[in-house]
Parts: sequence; structure tokens; C-alpha cells
Amino acid sequence: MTVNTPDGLRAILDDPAGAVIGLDFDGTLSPIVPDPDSARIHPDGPAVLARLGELVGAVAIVTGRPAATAVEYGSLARVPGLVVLGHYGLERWEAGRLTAPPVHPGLARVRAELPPLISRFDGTRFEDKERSVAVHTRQTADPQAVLEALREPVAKLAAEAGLTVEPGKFVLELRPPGVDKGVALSAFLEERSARSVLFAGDDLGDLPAFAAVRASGLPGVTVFSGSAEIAVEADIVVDGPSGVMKLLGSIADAIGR
Ligand SMILES: O=P(O)(O)OC[C@H]1O[C@H](O[C@H]2O[C@H](CO)[C@@H](O)[C@H](O)[C@H]2O)[C@H](O)[C@@H](O)[C@@H]1O
Repeated sequence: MTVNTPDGLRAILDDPAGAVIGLDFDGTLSPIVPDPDSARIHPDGPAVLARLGELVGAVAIVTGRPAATAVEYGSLARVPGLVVLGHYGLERWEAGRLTAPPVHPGLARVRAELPPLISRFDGTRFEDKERSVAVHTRQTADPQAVLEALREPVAKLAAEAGLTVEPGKFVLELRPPGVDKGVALSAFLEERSARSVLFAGDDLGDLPAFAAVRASGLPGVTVFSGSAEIAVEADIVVDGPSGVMKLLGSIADAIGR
């Protein structure tokens, strides 16, 4: 683990009741796997998050997944006070209740037109998440080349349907515009009158949340869940979800003392 800026962490440990711990799901809490439906939280996750939920102001999962999927794949239903902001903040799950806006009308079109567009590349995967869709290339023979080949036609279709493209690890998501993880995290910090913040993520879609930590004016710490797939600047870099678990566990231990 590389620690560059421990000040934000110090604020969390000194005043845990004022701390918001924001966490991405895939690649941060859940190891990356080839099949998106097979992703599950790291085995230590439910217990570590349950401990943290008792100790800090709030634990929030901010994810591109539908909120209910993150709760299910994360076995998170019993984490005290947990809030899950799904679809980059479009949806909110809290205490077993889901709130979400109507489905964007452009999704019907991409649901019809995207599968035939991607089917010329063997191994591409269409993920229908109801309020967004995603095209995965991880299981193709050349994931990066297929991603590049699809970038332009997918962007054109998304624009015509009034959707935005969210690129990630061998994935292009088409989702409603107007919200991102930074917007979602900033609003949550305001709502909770946070006095400090940590956000951990692993992918391009997490960068707005890292920027929100920096823009918040609060003592804050960004944590990058590192992998060979992308490199991102953050205050703390850990080794994937197992490193995230160790860090969160050590924060819980330090607060508990
Ligand atoms: O915001 P996140 O919680 O990180 O979700 C982002 C997307 O993650 C998922 O895809 C990624 O994880 C898969 C399972 O490990 C992996 O197969 C894929 O290559 C990754 O891109 C998920 O399937 C998407 O719907 C999420 O939006």
C-alpha cells in the first residue's frame, strides 16, 4: 500500500461520526471477473462494511450497477445505515427501499439496435440493466481492439437516443445524462453534513468522485483499487479489492481502538 496523503485519513479517525466512506463496487469491493453476472463482493466485504457502518457517519456504495444488484452481489442488506447510489446516482437504495426515476425513453431504441450492432464481434456481451445498458468486450479475442472498433458507432447511437456513453474496463455503458459519481457523492456529502470523506474506486467512472472529494473542501482521501488494467492518481493506492478490504479493516480497527 502506498500512502501519500494521510491527512484525510487522520480526520476520519479523529472524528468518525462526521466521516462519509464512499465505495465503488466492481473492481473495488468485488474482484473483476469475466462474466458480469458472476461478480460477487470480496469474502471479507460484508463483515468489514458492517463494522464500518457502526463506526462512521455513513457508508455509501456509488456504482454503475443497479442499486439492487450491488446489494445482492455484495450481500449488503444488513450493513447498518448503508446507502447505495446505483446507476451513477440515478437510483437510491436505503433500508430496503429503492427510489428511482422513470426509465429514459432512449433505452428502448438502444435495446433494439445495440445487440445487432455488436454481434459481428464474437464474444461481445450485452448487459441490460433496465435504466442503462452496457456492451462488454472482455470476453472477445482482442478486448481492446473490439472496444476501439465499437467506440464510434456506440457513441453515435447513444447521441441519437439522448444517452451518454460511460467508458470503463472493457465496457461501454449507455446511460441517461445529467448525473455521475461526482454529482452523486457531492450531494450525499451535503445531505449528511459530512466533515470528512474517503472515496475508493478503480475505473474511469470513479474519477468524478475523486474530483468531488478534492472539490468538497473537506479533509478527504482518494483510494485507487489498483490493477494492471488502468493507472489512476490517488492519495492511496492499494492492491485491488483485497487491498481495499485491508485498508477498510485497518480503518475500522483504528477507530475501534
Ligand atoms: O461502478 P462500478 O460498480 O465499478 O460498476 C461499473 C461496471 O462494472 C461491471 O463491469 C465491470 O466488472 C465486470 C465484473 O467484474 C467485468 O466483467 C467488466 O469487464 C467490468 O467492466 C458491470 O458489469 C457494469 O454494469 C458496471 O456498470
